Amino acid sequence: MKVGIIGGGSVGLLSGSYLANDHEVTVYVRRAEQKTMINDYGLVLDQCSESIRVNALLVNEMVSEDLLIVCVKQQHIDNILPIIQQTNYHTPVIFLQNGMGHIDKLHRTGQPIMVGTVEHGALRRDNITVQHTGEGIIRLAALYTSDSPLRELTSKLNQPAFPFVFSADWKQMLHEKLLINTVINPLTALFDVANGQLLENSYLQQLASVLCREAATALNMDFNAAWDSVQQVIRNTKKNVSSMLKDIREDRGTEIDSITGYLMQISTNPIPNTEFIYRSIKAIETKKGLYP
Ligand SMILES: NC(=O)C1=CN([C@@H]2O[C@H](COP(=O)(O)OP(=O)(O)OC[C@H]3O[C@@H](n4cnc5c(N)ncnc54)[C@H](OP(=O)(O)O)[C@@H]3O)[C@@H](O)[C@H]2O)C=CC1
Ligand SMILES: CC(C)(CO)C(=O)C(=O)O
Repeated sequence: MKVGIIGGGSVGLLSGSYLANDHEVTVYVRRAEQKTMINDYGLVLDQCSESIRVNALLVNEMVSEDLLIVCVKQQHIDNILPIIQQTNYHTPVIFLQNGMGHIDKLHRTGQPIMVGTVEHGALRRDNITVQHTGEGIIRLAALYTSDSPLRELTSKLNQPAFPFVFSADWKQMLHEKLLINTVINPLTALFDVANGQLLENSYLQQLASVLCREAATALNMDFNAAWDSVQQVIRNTKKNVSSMLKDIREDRGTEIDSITGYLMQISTNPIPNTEFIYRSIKAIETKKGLYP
């Protein structure tokens, strides 16, 4: 398949590196410098000695693709949607963002849409190099559309070294990931720690457990099962710098509104610790001058 990946960041470069094994990959970027480097040198996946040949184009140079995979952050989705709307009406589009902020916007696109959750850890080192910091899977589910062609698409993407799995229920899939992100992302960002510290430091573990309980209540999930899965992800990604901590370290806005903010919107019970954490991240963003 001709696969277009929009966004040459951590998840975009990681996905491009693996999908290039079986598909003709083009990475759509917004900086001419990154386009030139990818076309000249290919992608470098930390554990491989040879570079991986893929094409790169600027996002406004989009050509016809069999599939588009959107790997920008929540805060950049609004810039990408008009570009997608101009592409072939039949081209399926996969959105891989954490959080739920994008969901209500996606009905505006006419194409068949899938949403996905990334359970890998990925860290872009430079314009062409990405480190696979935690091995996981990508789950995909169809949104507002019939399942079967997209189920087949998922199996075309699947490969042993980089698995894709189809989920029947997009909301449950996103909510399960949301719960994990409401616990891990803001705490690691506030305390400037790698994911593993949330179990190694007993005070952080208590905070994580309290946030997990509030999120499980808000999302109608069983606390024990939720806490087990949060701990499992922390162990699997213990050396990972969460995407929210990366944003804070690099003085960029975070995805807090689409993650914790969304949970506060839908919760019918008070979730005071979650609200405290939300305001704490907003306070850091404000201190850094990220709002006008
Ligand atoms: N990294 C991880 O381990 C994980 C990430 N995720 C989720 O995946 C999503 C992507 O995260 P991640 O890859 O880490 O983010 P990054 O910040 O590493 O990458 C985002 C990329 O989007 C590019 N971009 C932004 N706007 C545009 C635009 N208009 N046109 C083209 N490209 C654009 C940025 O370009 P530029 O380089 O020029 O800034 C950047 O390369 C997020 O929702 C995140 O929460 C989920 C699980 C794990
Ligand atoms: C699973 C986790 C927490 C891995 O770091 C993630 O999704 C992120 O960093 O955004």
